[in-house]
Amino acid sequence: MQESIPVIAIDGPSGAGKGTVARLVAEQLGWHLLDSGAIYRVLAVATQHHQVSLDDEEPLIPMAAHLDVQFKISSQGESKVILEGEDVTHTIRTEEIGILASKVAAFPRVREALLRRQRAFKVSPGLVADGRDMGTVVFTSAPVKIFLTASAEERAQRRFNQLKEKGLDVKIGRLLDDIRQRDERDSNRKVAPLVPAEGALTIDSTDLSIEEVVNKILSFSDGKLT
Ligand SMILES: Nc1ncnc2c1ncn2[C@@H]1O[C@H](COP(=O)(O)OP(=O)(O)O)[C@@H](O)[C@H]1O
Ligand SMILES: Nc1ccn([C@@H]2O[C@H](COP(=O)(O)OP(=O)(O)O)[C@@H](O)[C@H]2O)c(=O)n1
Repeated sequence: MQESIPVIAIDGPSGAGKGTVARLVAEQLGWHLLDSGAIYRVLAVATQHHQVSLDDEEPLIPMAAHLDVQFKISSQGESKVILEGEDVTHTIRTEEIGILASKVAAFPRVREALLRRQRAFKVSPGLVADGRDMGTVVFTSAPVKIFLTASAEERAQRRFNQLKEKGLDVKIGRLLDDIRQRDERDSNRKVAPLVPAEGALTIDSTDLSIEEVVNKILSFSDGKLT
């Protein structure tokens, strides 16, 4: 029966607005939400906690398979990310962890070890999943596939505003370099590269508001969800 549960897959590069619009679409539909990037980010933090080097895939596989991560909603309605009992909600959102995550994510057997955990998020009445390979690998039968992008400059500016709001000391030039570096690594890796899924609607949000992107996704989904 799990097969019939609908999925809206939203893939795209860093800072395109995936997490933001995925959350709003899930709220609008009353569906579950998967922020797959958060799983890779938590794994990156776990490698730091356990001083595991990223040079060798081998030790990362059991870490990925047995990652003790919980996604919770606090009593104030805030989403929390817990790694081995520790609240890492803010720790995982730095650009440094984003870069580490993209290094961890390049290992094929690490990705394999995280597949089952991601697919377990597909629960009735439906799932909105954001990441890099939601439509191409994890949920290939998703009836709705979106590829959300924006210019690198716009994405760096958005990430800059976002991190500044969190009180982090960031430089726009460094962020633009980091974003270009991650784009390169995510798009050119052998396994699950960041590419638009077949049949995906590509949305360039460079000059679109969050609301306009959400409305485009909902109207595109209307025609695809029986
Ligand atoms: N269309 C948009 N226009 C302006 N800002 C946006 C837009 N979409 C998202 N943002 C903002 O950009 C920042 C990055 O969005 P986020 O959802 O984290 O991107 P991603 O998940 O693709 O990395 C957030 O602060 C978000 O509010
Ligand atoms: N489904 C996914 C999600 C993230 N990732 C990796 O994890 C990193 C962080 O993902 P993220 O979605 O949190 O990053 P942002 O797009 O929010 O900057 C990405 O740069 C990818 O390298 C992946 O490989 N596959």
